[in-house]
Amino acid sequence: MSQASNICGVILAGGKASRMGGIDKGLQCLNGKPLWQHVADALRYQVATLAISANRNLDIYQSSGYPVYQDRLPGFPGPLAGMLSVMQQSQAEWFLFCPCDTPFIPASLVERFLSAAADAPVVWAHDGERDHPAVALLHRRLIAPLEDYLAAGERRVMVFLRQSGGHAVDFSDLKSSFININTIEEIIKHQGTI
Ligand SMILES: Nc1nc2c(ncn2[C@@H]2O[C@H](COP(=O)(O)OP(=O)(O)OP(=O)(O)O)[C@@H](O)[C@H]2O)c(=O)[nH]1
Repeated sequence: MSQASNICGVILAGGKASRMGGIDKGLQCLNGKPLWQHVADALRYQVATLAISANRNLDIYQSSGYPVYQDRLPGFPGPLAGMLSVMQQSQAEWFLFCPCDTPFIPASLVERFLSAAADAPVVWAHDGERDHPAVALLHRRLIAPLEDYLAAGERRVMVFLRQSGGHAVDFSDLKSSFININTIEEIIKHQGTI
């Protein structure tokens, strides 16, 4: 496995956010800072470059100065299609994906992924109870298999990661770092926690 200098960190902010009433989840503020920015601040020292995957409010995301990649498939084609669009348009060797709704992501994410990955083309986080397939490190050699998978009409992230020969990395000691914020109630609940 290569070092962090070959890794592009990607914040996935291109979803429908139906559980948040369809507003742009990444732009909702927790403690005065947009959710996507919490993730950017957690990742920026762990990777060589950062990018944002978004389908709406592109001008707002672009004003951050980070490259913004829109999904190539129409509508909201799902996280895997967002991942593929970035991988097709960037020259990075590795891609560290992270949802915009995980503001507590740990500072040790990349270091632990790298030390656990060995020769696997993909690793993802497991919090001791459940997998987090959108918190994953993928090598660019998965571009072609991912194109085939999506072209076959498949969308499930976990199925693709498993069939690609990857494995989960245990973060059970940092379980609360992988909390998702999916509703307005969850934003209110977590105000003041960071
Ligand atoms: N680029 C891209 N990202 C997506 C897409 N769908 C979901 N995501 C991202 O993937 C992560 C997990 O998404 P979910 O929370 O399951 O879906 P969501 O659409 O954001 O929210 P719900 O509609 O409430 O399920 C989030 O960071 C989303 O922004 C998509 O079609 N394209």
